[in-house]
Amino acid sequence: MASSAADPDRVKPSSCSNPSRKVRIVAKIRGFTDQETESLNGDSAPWISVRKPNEDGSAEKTTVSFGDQSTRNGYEVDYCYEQNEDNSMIFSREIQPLISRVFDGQNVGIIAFGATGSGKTYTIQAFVKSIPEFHKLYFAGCNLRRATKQVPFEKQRRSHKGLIIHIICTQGCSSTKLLGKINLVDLAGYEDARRKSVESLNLFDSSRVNKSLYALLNVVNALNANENRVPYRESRLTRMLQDSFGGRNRALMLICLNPLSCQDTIYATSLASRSLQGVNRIFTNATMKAKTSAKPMVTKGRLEIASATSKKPTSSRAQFSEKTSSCLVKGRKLFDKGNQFMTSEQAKAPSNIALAMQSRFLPDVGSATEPSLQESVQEQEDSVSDSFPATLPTDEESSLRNAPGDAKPSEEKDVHLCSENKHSEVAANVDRNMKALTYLEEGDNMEKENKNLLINKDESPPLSARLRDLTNNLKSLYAATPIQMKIPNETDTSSRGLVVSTDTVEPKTPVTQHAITAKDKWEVATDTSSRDLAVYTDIVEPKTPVTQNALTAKDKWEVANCQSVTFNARSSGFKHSLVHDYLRFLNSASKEELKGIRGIGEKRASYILELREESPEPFKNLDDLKDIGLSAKQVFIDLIVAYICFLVFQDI
Ligand SMILES: Nc1ncnc2c1ncn2[C@@H]1O[C@H](COP(=O)(O)OP(=O)(O)OP(=O)(O)O)[C@@H](O)[C@H]1O
Repeated sequence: MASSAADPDRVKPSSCSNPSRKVRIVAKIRGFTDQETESLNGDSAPWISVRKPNEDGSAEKTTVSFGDQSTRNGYEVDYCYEQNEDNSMIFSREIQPLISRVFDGQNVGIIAFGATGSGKTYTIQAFVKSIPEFHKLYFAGCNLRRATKQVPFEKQRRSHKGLIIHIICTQGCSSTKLLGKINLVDLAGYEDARRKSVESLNLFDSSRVNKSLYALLNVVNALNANENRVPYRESRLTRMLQDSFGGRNRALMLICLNPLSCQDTIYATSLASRSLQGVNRIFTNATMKAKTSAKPMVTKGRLEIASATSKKPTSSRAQFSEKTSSCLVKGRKLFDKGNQFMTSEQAKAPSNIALAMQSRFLPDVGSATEPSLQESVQEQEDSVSDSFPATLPTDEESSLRNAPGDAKPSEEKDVHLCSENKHSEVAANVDRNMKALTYLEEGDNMEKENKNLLINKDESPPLSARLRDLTNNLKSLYAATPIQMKIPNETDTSSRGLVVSTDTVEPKTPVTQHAITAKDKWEVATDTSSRDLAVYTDIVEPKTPVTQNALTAKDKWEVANCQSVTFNARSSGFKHSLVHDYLRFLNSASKEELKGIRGIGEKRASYILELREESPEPFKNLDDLKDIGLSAKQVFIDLIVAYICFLVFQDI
């Protein structure tokens, strides 16, 4: 059913494609099955037309077109193997050169992509010499796949299958070993989600699979376009295949074509062909958020499906919330045991993101102790920071994780975690943090990280200095933490003086006290005018818990002010609100206010104002922060820390 415009043997694949291309895209038209041959009964009007470069120069590229499209330009591919070109030809031309790379210590990926029933499995299996061994591995893998719970009928769940072969190669007599890897991937069949949703009511399955396929095609697209940023993080599939792409590694994408009329084959070829040209990205919800300038590759309908599936509570949010909550819990643990007066209402008190941000971003934030706490939480946060994307987490991941039994809706989980873990493991946790930080302080990579941080010359001190401060502050904090203090009885007459101190001390008592004791006592000794201070110091020192009273007025105001804001912010995606507020702040704050943000000094603040003169809203997403030399990841962490600090202070 396929016709060719040129003799395939006359065209070598390498001569008609860019050899430096990281991912080669080759089409393969499947042979007819016995059943198909029977039903065709000699009627072999070609549905697929292939045009290949030829000597007379009438065609420069290999293109594939379908049915009536044969008059149009068709879809460009690196090469197209037709029905008369069997798998052994593909093996010798495409696979063997890749295998020799593996023996040089490179990784390669061989990926079969195409519509359902287009011969992907058949083709991939042909590349494994020992079929019994392949079958053993392959079917063992198939059995491991989780049974579908969500699909209401007995249709087998579509999923990707892969075989990873590690090859260790010793070079001659030397002890050097080269480690290479072959990733053989049989992708789930591409199905147009709109059509299948009507036919099989399996929308969830379709969109889940398609999103990961789009993510893969976006990666191929970025690699072939030599883009600086390759969006590997958009799906679990691309993260797994990451080491087969980029650098010296090469991959082959085999587009399997159904020889009989098949709409999905046309879609699949169209998508793959665009990845070859490295021009247009497929836009899932997540990529749309990250970049707004490029043209979408998918139709409106498909985008709608993607957004429809992402409207339910996603588990990337759940994952995010879980992490945030655990950080939050860690942050709270620093104070929790001293939190004896905290009522259950306070424990459940909603938090105000905007206020948290203000307290973080505006210059007049509080005492010198606050940064130490923020830093401490931030450093704890670093342990999970790798999982926080510079751009926001994706929907594909969400839908994968949202598989039945995988995750609870995020809000539920968030609140649950926060409240459940409030009062546990304080001392052990602080101790662990101190050890971890001390270890970090002595770490080998410190110099390298210092260099990186020194790029941000405006404000940030070297990491080692920050960690040293942090360790010291944590030690102070640990020493001064209310766990070790005697908590006075509220009716105790000795606490009368506390009434005086409550107005001044506010939430940052634990560390401040310690600092005051050391420094201010000296001042008391040397300065005759500081009699009041002496009284103040004596009164405040042992009576930390009264800060709870001191906070009451402030907290009441905050809680009253933020009930609705917080609820909305949380329910509509807490991270989006944080980021949005932060960017709005950058777009509108005065120079002095900007200078209050960590990482922004005089120069950077002036530069931001210049950018604002050129465009009223220069910061639309976190990626735009690169323009002013700020790391999106760092800012994202800062936002979370600000939020945590707000909660911590609120709970004291
Ligand atoms: N070159 C070929 N010649 C003859 N029959 C073929 C050829 N390639 C595939 N087939 C047959 O076509 C059918 C579908 O092939 P296969 O299962 O490999 O498709 P698939 O794309 O992997 O499908 P799915 O997406 O459902 O996994 C099988 O019956 C297979 O035997």
